[in-house]
Amino acid sequence: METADIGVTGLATMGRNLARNFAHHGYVVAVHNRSESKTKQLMADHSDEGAFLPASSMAEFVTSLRRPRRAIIMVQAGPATDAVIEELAAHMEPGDMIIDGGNAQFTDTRRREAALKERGLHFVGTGISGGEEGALNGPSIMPGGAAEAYRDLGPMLESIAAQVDGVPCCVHVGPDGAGHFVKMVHNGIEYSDMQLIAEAYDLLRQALGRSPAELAEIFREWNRGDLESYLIEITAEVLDHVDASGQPLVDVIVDQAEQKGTGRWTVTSALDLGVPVTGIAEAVFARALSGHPEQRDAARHLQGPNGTAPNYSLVEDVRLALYASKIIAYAQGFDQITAASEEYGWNIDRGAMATIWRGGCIIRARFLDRIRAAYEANPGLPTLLADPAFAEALSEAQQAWRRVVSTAAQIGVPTPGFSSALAYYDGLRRERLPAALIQGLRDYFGAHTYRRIDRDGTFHTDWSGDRTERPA
Ligand SMILES: NC(=O)C1=CN([C@@H]2O[C@H](COP(=O)(O)OP(=O)(O)OC[C@H]3O[C@@H](n4cnc5c(N)ncnc54)[C@H](OP(=O)(O)O)[C@@H]3O)[C@@H](O)[C@H]2O)C=CC1
Ligand SMILES: O=C(CO)[C@H](O)[C@H](O)COP(=O)(O)O
Repeated sequence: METADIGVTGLATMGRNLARNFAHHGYVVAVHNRSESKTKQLMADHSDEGAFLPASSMAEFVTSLRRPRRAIIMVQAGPATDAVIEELAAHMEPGDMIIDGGNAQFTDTRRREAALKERGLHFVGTGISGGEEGALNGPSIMPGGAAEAYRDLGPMLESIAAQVDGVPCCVHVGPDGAGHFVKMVHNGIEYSDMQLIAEAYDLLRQALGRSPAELAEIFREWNRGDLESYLIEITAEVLDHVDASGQPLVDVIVDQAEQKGTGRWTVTSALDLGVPVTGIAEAVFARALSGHPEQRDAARHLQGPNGTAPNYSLVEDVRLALYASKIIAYAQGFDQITAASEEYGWNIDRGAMATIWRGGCIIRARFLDRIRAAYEANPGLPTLLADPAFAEALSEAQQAWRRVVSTAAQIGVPTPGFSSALAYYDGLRRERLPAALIQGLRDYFGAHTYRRIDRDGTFHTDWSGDRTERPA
């Protein structure tokens, strides 16, 4: 019996809802999970929503797929994904396709695709974002893999993806690991976005003594302007929520941010590529700092201000600082995509990435339309900061941004996201950087050489001898 159009194995939060989404769009969907209880639960709760073919074993699952077979894996990244790929591949035939929709490391995806290609199987590493609600009603989908595989699979994915202005939030990102790479950077930006929001909340709460409910109203107001986005919208929801104890939920949640790894992977890859993703790095490290209660206990008594800053314009200043820092975070993320695209030969269309992030995903925002327009106007844009609209926005925000960073420092509220974004902005726009001195020091202690502004070539100064310069 080969009747299912597509199959989903791994029926936890994402897989279950993705399978339902396919079924809602008229596809016959084979469903399977390692522990059969999840398959049974899906059938008990949702079998009336469309055509599902439940399978109790991997062999039965694969057999129920029509050829060429298309099976989506939605399980934990790492060894779990390898185990499921191996089990699936054992039952598949040349020409069949395995789609990994989890948050895999792009290097794993490259390895897996190469290995499966040798067995005649297509492997499509696909980023999927949107959480539970997105998976069900329309996620943002970032498929990598061969263009040939996308020709077959693309129409199905595009039909279940979020749609913005009639355009599906799904496009072929590029070959091999490109899809998972872009999803990784998406998550890195997600970390950065959330860190900036958290800093805005923390600063306004400390400086102005506003309650979570009052701050929720501020975020709601911000969501009507340039900052309009899913994360700002849900920030208002979370801040407004009073739990059963009668306290704002945000006050009873343990203040230690956890992480599954995609933010860390983004930073590690950025280090390898030499791209300064300072906003994402600060966000990852801020989570790490929060997760060391023993150090925080030991440091709690250290001297420093814990003051307020009654200031009528601070709310607007923070809004502008948040927007400016957000531009920096996205600019850095897109720089990383550019660098990887060049390094791995992926030929990623950055405007298309901004387009598919406009809906369905966690970082969806009004702002992404501006990024799409920036790359449309200038496909070779060296940095988003150079786009005239963003340059103007940064210029308008910068005085407020500087006041926010200095106010935060004066009253003792950590704002690594705002501060590092401002430092990046100032670093890029600086006529001369002190990197010249660093080069001089490197040459002094290690004869590492330097280049000159007035002559071609590399040079070394004989620091321990007569201090003359010679070509290196
Ligand atoms: N949750 C989210 O918001 C998002 C998640 N993702 C990614 O999507 C994927 C699925 O996420 P989510 O739905 O949250 O589920 P989880 O990441 O919690 O994974 C649970 C699923 O993995 C299966 N599994 C774990 N180990 C194995 C194994 N060794 N062999 C077979 N199956 C195994 C489980 O099966 P069993 O029931 O038998 O234990 C279960 O179906 C992950 O890669 C995640 O990073 C992507 C976007 C958003
Ligand atoms: O992929 C996602 C959204 O796009 C997940 O929500 C993300 O993995 C959450 O990451 P973390 O647990 O590290 O905060």
